[in-house]
Order: sequence, then structure tokens, then C-alpha cells
Amino acid sequence: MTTQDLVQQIRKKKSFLCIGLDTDLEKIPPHLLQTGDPIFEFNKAIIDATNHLCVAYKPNTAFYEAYGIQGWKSLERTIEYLNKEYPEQFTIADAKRGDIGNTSTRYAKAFFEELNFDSITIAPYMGKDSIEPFLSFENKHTILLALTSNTGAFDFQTKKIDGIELYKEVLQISKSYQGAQKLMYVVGATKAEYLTEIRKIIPENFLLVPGVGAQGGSLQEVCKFGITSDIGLLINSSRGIIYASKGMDFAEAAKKKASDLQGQMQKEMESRDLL
Ligand SMILES: O=c1ccn([C@@H]2O[C@H](COP(=O)(O)O)[C@@H](O)[C@H]2O)c(=O)[nH]1
Repeated sequence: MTTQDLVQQIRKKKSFLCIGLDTDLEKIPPHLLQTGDPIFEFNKAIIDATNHLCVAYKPNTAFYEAYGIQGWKSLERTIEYLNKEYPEQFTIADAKRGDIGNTSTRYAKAFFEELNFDSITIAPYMGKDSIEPFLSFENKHTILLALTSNTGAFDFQTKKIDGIELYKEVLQISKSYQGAQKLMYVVGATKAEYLTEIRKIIPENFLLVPGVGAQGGSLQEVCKFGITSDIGLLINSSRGIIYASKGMDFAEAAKKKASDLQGQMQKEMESRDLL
């Protein structure tokens, strides 16, 4: 999917919501455990109930890898289902990969070609040759961790090297990479006050913003400092949506939570004449 297609979907749906599919067998409704593939059945029900309210889905691969081969099969079925039934959705493999170039190429093939995700999250720590292999794939996007939502972000990401914070160096240096126009960045909603500085370095790039909901970040604050004329934001919520109920009404409850966030996003866009 191109960035223009994504912007078009955002305007059409009046939503820049990304729903995180962090599917945990201990948290899903017990009646689903009787089915052959509870993770997939849960995801399918959530996707069918919410797809008109969001523009992206983000399975975090840890939740699938934790269940071994069966978990990986559920991930494969989920992305196949999304690509077949809802091809307009932007898909994100939240895998946080990155290695020497030779290995990064294999990661890129796994997630972009074999699984056919639109994008993948990447840790920037190993630098240019670990990132550029992902950027060589047409119409695929690489989402670099810039300033993450957790408290550990302050251990390294905000530390200064020669007077400049490390997360700013990640943003600035990555702009010079081959294929940099396909870069997006992760910035936590819990770090909204950093967005003004971030937008000075990357005025247009899309940001994937986790941390609204369960982690306490504010959608309004993120919009105040991070929204662009082409929106430029994908705000993620995982637990706050998918675990809204553990009963038979779980998909309906997820839909209500997603609808509430979509409504807030529409308001933010309308108040800035962005629709
Ligand atoms: O900085 C980051 C990067 C990734 N994440 C991931 O996003 C979701 C957030 O889930 P919630 O349930 O909405 O808190 C999860 O998959 C994280 O691993 C992040 O939170 N922060």
C-alpha cells in the first residue's frame, strides 16, 4: 500500500485508528477456547466488528510466537484473512526486528513477501545496513522505533550524544537512507510533549503512536503536537479495544471502544479542517 492510499483511507473513514491484535489465550473469552484455532477466531471476530472504524491492524508477533508453530499459523491466517477480506487495511507486523544486512533481508522477505504485511517495526540500534534492506521493498514501509512509550525509553533514547538526544539522531540520520521516503516512526503517546521537536525534524512522515488507553497517553495531546496536513498519525490501541469484554459480547464491546476513538479522531480532524 502506498502512503497516498493510506491517507485516502483515513479521510474516507474519518479515522486514523490502528487496532493492535495482541491476542492472549488467557484474556480471550473462554468459549473460544473450544474452537480449533482460538487466536484466529478471536481476531476474525474483532476484525469483522471493527474494520469500518479503523485503517490499520497491528498484530504484535510476540503474542503469536509465544504459542510456537500454532501461534505462527494463527498469525498467517490472520494476515491472509485481512489481505483477502479487507485489502484496504494497512497491516503492521510489530516484530521489532533488525540485524546485519544479510539477515535483515531475510526478515524483510519473511514479513513482506511470505506473510505479505504492508509494514514492519524495526529497532534502529544496528544502523543503516540493518535498515536499508527493508527499505528496498516497493510499497512496503519500515517503522523505526524513535521514542518509545515505555519508561525505559529514558535509559538510552533521550540521552545526549555530542549534545543531541539519541532519538533525534535516529530521526535525522535515517532521513539520509536509501528509500527513506518509506520510513515511518514509532513515538509513544506517553511522550506527546516531544512531538513538536520531532515534527521539526520529520514534518511529514507518518508516526505510529502506541500508548493511548491502557498506557495512559492522550489522543488529544498527540493530535495537538503531531498531526500534519495529511494527518501523519496512526494511533494504536490494543488492550483497550480488544479486551473490552470477556463475555459473548466481546466483538460488540470492542466495536464500541473503537467507535469512541474514531469519534474523537473525527473531531480532531474536523476542528482543523483536515477532512
Ligand atoms: O513504544 C512502543 C512500541 C510498541 N508498543 C506496542 O504497542 C502495543 C500497545 O498495546 P496497548 O495494549 O494499547 O498498551 C503493544 O503491542 C506494545 O508492544 C508500545 O506499547 N510502545
